[in-house]
Amino acid sequence: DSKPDLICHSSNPKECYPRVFQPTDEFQIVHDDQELPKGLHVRLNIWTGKKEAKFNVPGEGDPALEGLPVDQAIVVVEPQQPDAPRVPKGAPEYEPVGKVKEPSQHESESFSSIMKALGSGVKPDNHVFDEALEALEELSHDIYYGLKIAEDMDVVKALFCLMADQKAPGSEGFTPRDQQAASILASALQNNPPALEQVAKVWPKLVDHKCPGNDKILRETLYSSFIPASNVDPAGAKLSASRVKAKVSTINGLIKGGSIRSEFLNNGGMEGLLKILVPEEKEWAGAQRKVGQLVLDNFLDEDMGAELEQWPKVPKLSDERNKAMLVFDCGAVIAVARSTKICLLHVNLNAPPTTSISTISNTTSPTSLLSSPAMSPPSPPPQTPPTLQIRAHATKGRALHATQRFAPGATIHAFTHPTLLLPSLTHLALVCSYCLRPGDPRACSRCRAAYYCDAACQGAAWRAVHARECKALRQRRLGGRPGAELPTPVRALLQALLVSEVGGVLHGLEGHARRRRADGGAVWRDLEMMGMAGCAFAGRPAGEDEVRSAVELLCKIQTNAFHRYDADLGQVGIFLEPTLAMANHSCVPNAMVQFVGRTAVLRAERPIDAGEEIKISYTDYTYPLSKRKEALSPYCFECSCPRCKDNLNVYEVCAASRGITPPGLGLEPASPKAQDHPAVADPTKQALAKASGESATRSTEARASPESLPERRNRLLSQYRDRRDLISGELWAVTPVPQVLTEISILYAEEGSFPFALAMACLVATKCDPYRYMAHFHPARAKNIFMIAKLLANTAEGTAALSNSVKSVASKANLVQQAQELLQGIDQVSLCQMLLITVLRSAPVGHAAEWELAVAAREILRDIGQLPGRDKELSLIESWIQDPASDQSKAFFDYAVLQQVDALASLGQAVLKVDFDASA
Ligand SMILES: C[S@@+](CC[C@H](N)C(=O)[O-])C[C@H]1O[C@@H](n2cnc3c(N)ncnc32)[C@H](O)[C@@H]1O
Repeated sequence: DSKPDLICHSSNPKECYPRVFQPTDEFQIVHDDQELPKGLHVRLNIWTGKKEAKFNVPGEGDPALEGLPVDQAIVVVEPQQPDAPRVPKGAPEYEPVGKVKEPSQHESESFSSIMKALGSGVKPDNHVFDEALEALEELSHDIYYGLKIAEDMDVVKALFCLMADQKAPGSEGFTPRDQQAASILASALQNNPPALEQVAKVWPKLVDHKCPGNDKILRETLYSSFIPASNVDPAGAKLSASRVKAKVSTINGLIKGGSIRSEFLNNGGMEGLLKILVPEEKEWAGAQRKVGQLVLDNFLDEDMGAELEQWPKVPKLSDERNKAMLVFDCGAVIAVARSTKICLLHVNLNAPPTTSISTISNTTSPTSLLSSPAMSPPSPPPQTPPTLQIRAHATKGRALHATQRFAPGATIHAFTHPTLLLPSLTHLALVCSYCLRPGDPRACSRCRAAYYCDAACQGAAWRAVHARECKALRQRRLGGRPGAELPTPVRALLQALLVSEVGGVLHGLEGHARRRRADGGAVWRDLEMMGMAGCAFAGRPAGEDEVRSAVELLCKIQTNAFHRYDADLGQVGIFLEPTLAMANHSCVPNAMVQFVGRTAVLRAERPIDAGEEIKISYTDYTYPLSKRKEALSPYCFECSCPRCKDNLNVYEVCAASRGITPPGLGLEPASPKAQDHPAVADPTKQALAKASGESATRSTEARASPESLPERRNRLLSQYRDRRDLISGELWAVTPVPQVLTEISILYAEEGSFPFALAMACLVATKCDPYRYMAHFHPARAKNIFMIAKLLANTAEGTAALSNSVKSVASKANLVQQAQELLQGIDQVSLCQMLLITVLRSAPVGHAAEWELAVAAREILRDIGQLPGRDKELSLIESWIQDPASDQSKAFFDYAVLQQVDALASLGQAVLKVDFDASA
């Protein structure tokens, strides 16, 4: 091996490290370019963001986990797997709709002989014909053969005649011929628009045609062939129900064509179909479920392409009357909860013989016919908490409203029972699959696709979902890859397919499937691939119907799940809860969602009045307009909030808002107030904030990774240079300046220049954050304040150490002196203590004990509390804690915190000038 044994990125030999990581019993940092031997215990340190490793000690386990399928084996963090869908094994190669693939020669020959036999009109009463039909059924799934079948009028005629003939002979052991013909036609027509077009062209002639040996026209025989015969024994009922079920599938495909649908509706097709709902024997449940799905897809659910008011011819159900009962003259009753897109079919033979519509309060013991593991009935909607109400909205579907006033920061409701909560693929081995807390979780030894922090989490997860999921994840593979590598949306889909309660809740949510399908493209293709993968893992057939249902579920998951973002770890997982999912979006939200363990806390971000709509932001609202639009595009709406309507910059939004931070609590700047800020008052700066924010944000996105420190410094230098117009215009809060400054602060910390890192963090906390996030308790602000406190805790041991580390930076003599004097004049311990108390005050009420930032803050506070000789300071701090609004407290906070942080922020500006302006 010719590679050197040491890696050195600078001329300082102390900064070199071995090429191959040298493990010990203690965790040590693993550098990005180091080679990591296999078999070590690897973890991500959430505070430093660095990978660390040590020897794996197999016996080092938690006794509480003994006997459980958890092991403590080596967890090697592999480079991030792309979250891209993969084609399941055995799934057909994807062909864009309309593109027809040529078959092989062998297939082609056998196909033409079957077609010839069918087209000749001879239907011999022997098994050769049944075998031929069976072979055709297999080929008809292919888009190529589907079209070929549809193009041959004689074959189409023969198949429809067979389908309509309830007495069609058939050989023993074969599927009845009417059922087989129906299956062939269903496969040929479904999702094959050119084939459907061909059949639509000949349809009027076809239905008026008389089949051989029958004196009735096809229309009559076909539309009566669904009607279940009475007085059949259970075995007979089972057989006839399967035959009818296949025919419903054919009709479902056929009536997607507008002219065929009209003909079907005008000539009694629906009446025949509804009679399928009459039999009460359980054998009919499958066929009845298909009718329900057909009604929903074709006539009631706009998302599935339905045109309302075609059938039944009743006015569009208004939102107030979104629960309605459709009563048909066959005596069937379909209770439709449109708002939740749920269709319960309920057969009521005593209902009045009319087609009418009425609002339902409650159907008496409805028989839910949509229940199967795949299509489970919705579990009763969770009780809407008393502080919230779900109302219909004129343009947004449903909306969440407050039933009482809420002050900024107040908890509106804590959602403790998510329907879905799972880690993202990239964080699978880094967080607990049940509570999503970071740490050192252990793998489920059966599937190795779930990780838990302890036995309690593992047990709870097992009961909730993992018992059903574990087997599927263990047994199946996708393109040779195990369940542990399933992309996050597929994993969520799998839970929805395997756990009926999850599927049931999802059915009631918005998914924009129709719109997404119409938009098509790579996004839709990905969804279809993921749908297929979900079906494959759930052990379901990946037929058209199943994949379509799966894709609908995926759409609902994507529209309603929250990405659980952790400031240290990034996108740790997803969270879905149906009431919380009713919250609509605004880029000037009045509420926000904060995650603590398995709980999502909905908090007021601004004052909320009783009755007011609760709006949260689905994206980072401080981003420029084009980025927000891009992030919101999957939700299929145009945001019309004031920030979007007038393309306001962060300062303008701030200036137009009521102040919400009482004095003595946040690091709000004394001046300029937002109203007087140049980005509000000066049209040139206003325009600069918009234009430069847009272009600069785009240029920040391209990043080479992994980077060494010198590479990172160079990148940041160039990014800083690119947005000097914003910085020299004092537009500190305009994205991406805050992001670049935060990165510079981290760079200094990693270079060992803690005072400069501290100065940068103070610059962000005072010049950026208060204008970006008006609420002083916003988690992004709390996180940055915590960073300042942490840096102070690192440096507060003695100013001598500080000045040494400043000196070690470079030859910035004046700056070093300035930093030294400044830091010596600051009571760093009190400043650190007060900032940590500010962090604790930002915690969501009732959840401070578990909120990670509060836990970490309390730990440092405990250490500070043990420092001797601070009686005077402690008594002042105590008074400030008790009554932050008193004049004495305000003055103390102003002096001990605001002035010191401001001075450090000014040092930050000076550091930038010397270190970045000069080199830039
Ligand atoms: C998470 S759901 C919110 C609940 C939804 N309104 C419903 O009735 O199911 C997200 C969907 O709500 C709608 N929505 C949310 N915010 C909106 C807004 N500001 N304007 C219009 N539609 C909005 C969009 O259809 C979006 O895809």
